[in-house]
Amino acid sequence: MKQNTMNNVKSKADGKKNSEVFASCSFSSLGLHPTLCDQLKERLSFEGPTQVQAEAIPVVLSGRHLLVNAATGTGKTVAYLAPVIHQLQNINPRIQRSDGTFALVLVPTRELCMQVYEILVKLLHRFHWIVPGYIMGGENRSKEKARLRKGVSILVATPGRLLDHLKNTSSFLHTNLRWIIFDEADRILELGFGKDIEQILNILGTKQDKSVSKENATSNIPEVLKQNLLLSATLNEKVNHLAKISLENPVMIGLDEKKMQHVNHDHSVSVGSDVFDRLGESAKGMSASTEEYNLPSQLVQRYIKVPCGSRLVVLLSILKHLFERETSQKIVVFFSTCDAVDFHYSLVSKFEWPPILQSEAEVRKMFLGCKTLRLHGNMNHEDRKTTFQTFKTEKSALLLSTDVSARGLDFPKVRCIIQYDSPGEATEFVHRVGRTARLGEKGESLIFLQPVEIDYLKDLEKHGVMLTEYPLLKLLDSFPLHRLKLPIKKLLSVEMHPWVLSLQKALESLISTESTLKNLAKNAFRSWVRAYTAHRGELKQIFMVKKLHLGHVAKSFALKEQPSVVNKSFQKQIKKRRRDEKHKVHFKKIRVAKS
Ligand SMILES: Nc1ncnc2c1ncn2[C@@H]1O[C@H](COP(=O)(O)OP(=O)(O)OP(=O)(O)O)[C@@H](O)[C@H]1O
Repeated sequence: MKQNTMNNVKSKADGKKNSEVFASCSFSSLGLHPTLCDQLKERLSFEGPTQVQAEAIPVVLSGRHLLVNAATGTGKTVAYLAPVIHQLQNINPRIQRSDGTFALVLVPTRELCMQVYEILVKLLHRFHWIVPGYIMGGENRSKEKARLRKGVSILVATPGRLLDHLKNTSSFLHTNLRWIIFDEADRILELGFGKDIEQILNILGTKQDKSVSKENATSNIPEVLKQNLLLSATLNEKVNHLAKISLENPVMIGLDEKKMQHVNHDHSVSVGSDVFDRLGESAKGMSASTEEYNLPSQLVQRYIKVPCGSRLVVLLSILKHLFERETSQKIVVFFSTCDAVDFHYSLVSKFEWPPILQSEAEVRKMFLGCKTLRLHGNMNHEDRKTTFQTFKTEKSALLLSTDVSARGLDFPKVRCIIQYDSPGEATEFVHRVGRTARLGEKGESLIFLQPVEIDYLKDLEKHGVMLTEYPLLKLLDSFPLHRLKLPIKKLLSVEMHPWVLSLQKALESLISTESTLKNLAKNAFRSWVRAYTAHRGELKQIFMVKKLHLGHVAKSFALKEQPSVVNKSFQKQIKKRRRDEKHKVHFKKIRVAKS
């Protein structure tokens, strides 16, 4: 019957968006309880399942371990929450708080933890005996302990805090645990939680650990084998390792023919025990920087070639243009460091236009008349929470963020993603742009590249990501130049464009008069340079520190001069590197001469 349901999962013919994202079946045809189907509709406004949900739900209901590799924004959260809730509400007599935790959802970040918890609360509205809960870094430990003592049926957790409670909270009952779900598994591992996860699995018992549940299960709970689920938008060797240690003969979903070229099975069909070896081979090939990513086809992807010194002016101009074109919209701009987020946030919140009033009729307004928010890992926990909630609910806002927002976060109706600082690894590029064009919605993405960084496009092409160029000069020409003296000659360069010149001048004059802003700019400059030097592997050949003109970098923080302290130490580093390189060549020559 379940196989039939899966076979019936066909694309809807009505429109590209629907046929690519949604399945043609209903939630109830997948075997979910009618009350749960009602909740999906009433609380979340989900009319029917997405493709991933239609494939995953029957598998989870069947009790099999599962590995899902699907594009960003395809509905993975409900794909695991709904069937787990279905199974829990089905236990007769009803489970109680005192039975402890049955399902554990592991997520990489606090924001994702809250996001999953919120969906959980909505879905459990009519199942009051199933208790949702979360534990995560930054929260009050004693309050968490108290909640765990009372009992949490489905617990969403970040790995570090979970491990802490597993070791130190003796009243945390997890002997009835059946499901361990790794959401955004790739990110959990990238953030360095690999060791924590291994310890967690050691404490909780991996795979089919019957003995633990038999011994300890409360009398009314029928014994069920453990079932683990792993969801990841990208695959690599680390994810494969986690799959190997946590999953037993899993069903795989979303591994297309290209990715599974060594695995000659149907994608949603279970595979044999050597699947990990084959997946491993496949993952190895992919991690050699050739994995092709699945990006939403409706996503408009462009790059903008900007000389370093004009970056800030161009960023502000684009934002102004976008918010004037469509007053109600949400945009996320990604930066490489927390300091850069702080600086740009303060700048945008202070910068007025026009900078000097020339007639009494003129009024000064904020340059960007939009609500602006910031999010990064150095902010305090409460502020992070508030930003996250606000950006979620606002109809129109600008979010300036580090990669803390790049993974898994579901901000509805984000129209545009701007990668002002390059993401480095192509995987990160995909996750950042994945915050828009979710579930068939419209979306555009724009990445800033300096002329010397343009080879990054080739790196993206290797992953099947093709970008077209943004018409920058056309945009600059569209700004009113009546207050500016136009050169008569045709405008050829971005740097010499009168709009760019006048905006740069206004920004520099603001920074030079506001000491707080100036300090923020200097800090941002320093950490930006440090982050630039941190590019790894092949990317070092593209993002070359040697090619940076520090005076132009300073200009991109509206600083008239490059901060001297940094310059000295940085120059020292460069000199040292050059010296080392010279020595290497010298010794090589000596060796060659000797041989
Ligand atoms: N069946 C559905 N019908 C309508 N909307 C849905 C459905 N399932 C999920 N959504 C919505 O789609 C968006 C993406 O869902 P979700 O965050 O679960 O995706 P994801 O695959 O986990 O994304 P990411 O990989 O970025 O974490 C959310 O706004 C969610 O509310």
